[in-house]
Amino acid sequence: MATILDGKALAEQCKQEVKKAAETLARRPGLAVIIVGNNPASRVYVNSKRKDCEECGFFSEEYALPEETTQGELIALIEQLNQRQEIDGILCQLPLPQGIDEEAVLMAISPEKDVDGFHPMNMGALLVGKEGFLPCTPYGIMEILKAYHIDPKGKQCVVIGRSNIVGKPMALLLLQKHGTVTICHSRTQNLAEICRTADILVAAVGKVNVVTADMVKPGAVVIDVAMNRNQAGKLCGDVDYPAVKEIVSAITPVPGGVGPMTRAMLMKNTLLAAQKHQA
Ligand SMILES: Nc1nc2c(c(=O)[nH]1)N[C@@H](CN(C=O)c1ccc(C(=O)N[C@@H](CCC(=O)O)C(=O)O)cc1)CN2
Repeated sequence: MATILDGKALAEQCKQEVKKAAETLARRPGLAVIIVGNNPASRVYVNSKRKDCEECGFFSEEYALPEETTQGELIALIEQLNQRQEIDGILCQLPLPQGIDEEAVLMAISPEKDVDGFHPMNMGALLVGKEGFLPCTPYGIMEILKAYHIDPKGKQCVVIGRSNIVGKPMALLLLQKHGTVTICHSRTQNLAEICRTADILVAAVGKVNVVTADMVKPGAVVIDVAMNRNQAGKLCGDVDYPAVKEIVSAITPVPGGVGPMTRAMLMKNTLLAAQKHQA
């Protein structure tokens, strides 16, 4: 029977550890969260970030900006937050409304406060194996693997998805742990065949049932990053979970797998930022 990789329980444990460490600091870690527009999912995620900050004993500030906010106004706010001593981390909830250049906005966040790990400085640090903030989703996945003693070393790892915030950093982190990594994407021609080679398969596409049981090697570890709604409106990932869980050794559920760990790693990164700023 497959082990269900319980990201929810692990996230609670991580947050408790973060809270304890935060209590030893002279000043509470501070996180500023910016949301632009009216995306309902983003609103839910931002609310949950505020709750996580409360749980961890952090100070948090929320900036809810209207849909019409210009890129200049948003960057001006970030520049102010970059200067503030009591703000250790700055996060701009994605996606941003059309017309705002996401890259320019992420570049405006000081790399020392980039607790999302999306700034090119932090991405570059990951590429060359230097210290920096890791993007929260791939970071959370690596923590899940570690907690369940799943070692990527020497394993065939397949990542489906090549986004800057999940697929690419995920591949680099698995490589750092000595996995043999293949990245697949929308133009990959023999996806099923490549997936079947995977000892560790990470699906980060954003499409229901992209990974079916015939694409998975028996005994593989399957990590489902996506958050989709099926036809019945139920939250689900990329993986045909009921069928796939019957043949794998371990699998993350959706909900309750990678999502909660993404949140917990944001708290961990904010703690890390505060520790550095107060050193
Ligand atoms: N600036 C950022 N924007 C976005 C990120 C990010 O890491 N930084 N990631 C996603 C959204 N996201 C965090 O922001 C996020 C999404 C979902 C979850 C989560 O815990 N999901 C639950 C289910 C929630 C539900 O019921 O709707 C789960 O999987 O159990 C956490 C974080 C895009 N934007």
